[in-house]
Order: sequence, then structure tokens, then C-alpha cells
Amino acid sequence: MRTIGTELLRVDGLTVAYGDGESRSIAVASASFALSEGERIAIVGESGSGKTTLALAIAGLLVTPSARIHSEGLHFDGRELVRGRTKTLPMRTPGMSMVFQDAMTSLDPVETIGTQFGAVLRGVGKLKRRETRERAAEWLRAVGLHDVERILGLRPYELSGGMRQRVMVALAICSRPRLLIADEPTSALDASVSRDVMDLLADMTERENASLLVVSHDIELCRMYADRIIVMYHGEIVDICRASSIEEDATSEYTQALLACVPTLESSSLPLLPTLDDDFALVRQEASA
Ligand SMILES: Nc1ncnc2c1ncn2[C@@H]1O[C@H](COP(=O)(O)OP(=O)(O)OP(=O)(O)O)[C@@H](O)[C@H]1O
Repeated sequence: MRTIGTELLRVDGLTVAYGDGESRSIAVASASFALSEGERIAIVGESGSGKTTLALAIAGLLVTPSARIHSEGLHFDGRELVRGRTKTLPMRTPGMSMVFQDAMTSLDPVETIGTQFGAVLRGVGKLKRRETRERAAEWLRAVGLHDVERILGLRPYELSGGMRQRVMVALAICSRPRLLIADEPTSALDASVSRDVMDLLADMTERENASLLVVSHDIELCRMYADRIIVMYHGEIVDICRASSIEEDATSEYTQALLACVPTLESSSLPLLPTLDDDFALVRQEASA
């Protein structure tokens, strides 16, 4: 049974800009929100709205040299990670793990899965070689994989896309994080595997009593799994809604337009599915016409 506890993460006025002078652009504009122990939050928004930048900044993985960060406060697990203007955020904050969109590029292509587990598990505690292998096999079974001894000896390209994603979740969760951040974990997968991966993220974080912050462009999928949904538009958080009542909670016109674009049985008969442009209200009218 999942319980939502006290505050685990607090982001206050986090701004990230890329570039300098005329090429400077603000990717995240003064983002503020809090996430509790055991809670699942989804960040949604169209491409380029700043979701990944926000997630990477929180995870301490924003290593782009051109990134300029300003924060009024970033607190995690009772510690202040950053305050004020900075070029670098704390790297790989202990207690946070991240799952990426494309397992093929985020797993090491030349090392076996067993070796990759060894690298993570050795950082967690002193384990002998055999214990590391046994622990890795347990994690692979926990994420629903079979024939795990064989998988430990394989390299990422020898696995299917869905298997790779499971391995990546196992690698992220085996360090026992308090917060798992998943950046578009399903966008490279078909609809049914996407559901499996979201089920897995939900199950594994519940089992480990970890919180989940998932970045996605799929608002419908997020509604099924998240407790709250953060909507971003052009770098700004325009809404923070309960997933179960997003229609009632949404205050921005953008969120309402985004919801109107979700394909339904009715819209499936339209010659063109509704889409958004800068004047999203107009597109909505055209779509309903
Ligand atoms: N390394 C970078 N250097 C310069 N600009 C960047 C960099 N990464 C992202 N940006 C810019 O910052 C803005 C936000 O990008 P970001 O990737 O965070 O958005 P996103 O919502 O995650 O998009 P997507 O869903 O396509 O991944 C975009 O305008 C993007 O072009």
C-alpha cells in the first residue's frame, strides 16, 4: 500500500538559461513546486517546453557548459542543494536516480549488463563478486525478466527495446533512490510496452517507497499513473493539477487546450486530429468545427 509522506523535494524559483548575449534563451523560467515522499508527479508539455531541462537540473545532470542556473532554493531530503546563481548544480545527488528515454544510448554499449550492474552496486555497498552477480540477478527478476543469468552476460544491443528499458529501470532502482526521475521513459516504445514500463516504474517505486518524477508528452498516460501533473509551456509551469481532476484544477488556457487535443472516440471521426499552435484557442475551435 502506497503512502504519501512529508516533503522530499522542494524547488523554488529555478531558472535555467542556455547561451549568452543575443543567443541567450530561457529554458525554465522560475519553476517552483514540491514533491512528497512516495508521491508520483508527471511533468507534461509540448516539445521544447523545458521538461527535460527541469528534470536534469533537479537530478544534477545538467552538464551543458552554456547552461546558466539560478535558484532561490533546491531542497532534497532535508538538505539544501543549491541557492543563488551557479554554473553547476550538485552532480548525481545521492538519493536520486534517473531513467532516460533511450536505453540504447544511455546504457554502455560495450559492457555486459552484469558489468554495468557491478559498477552501480559497488557504489552502494561492499559486495563480493558473486554477491554482486546474485544481487543483479535478483533485480532483473524483480523487473520481470527471465533467464537472467544469460541476460547478465549480454550487451544492450542483444536485448529487445522493452527488455533494455526494464534493465535500465533495474539499474536505476538498485541503488535504492528516494526519488526516481524518468525522462520520457516510454516515448521510444509502442503503446502496450509503454503501459508495461509505466506499470513497472509505479510498482518498483512503490516497492522501494520511492517518489517518482516522470517527464512525458503523453498527458493521458500520465493521468493514469501520476498523483499530480505539472504542465509546462514555453519554460513556465502554467498549472499544477491533481491527475484525477485535471479538468477542474486546470487554470491555464494552455492546459485546457492540451486536454482538448487528447484523441477521443469522437475525434477519431475528424478528418484531422486537433493540434495546437501558438494561438491554441483558435485551433480548438477549428477542431470542434
Ligand atoms: N544543450 C542545450 N543547449 C542550448 N539549448 C538547449 C539545450 N537543451 C535544450 N535547449 C533548449 O531549451 C529549451 C527546452 O528544451 P528541453 O529539452 O528542456 O524541452 P522538452 O520540453 O524536454 O522538449 P522535448 O519534449 O522535445 O524533449 C528548448 O528551446 C531547447 O532548444
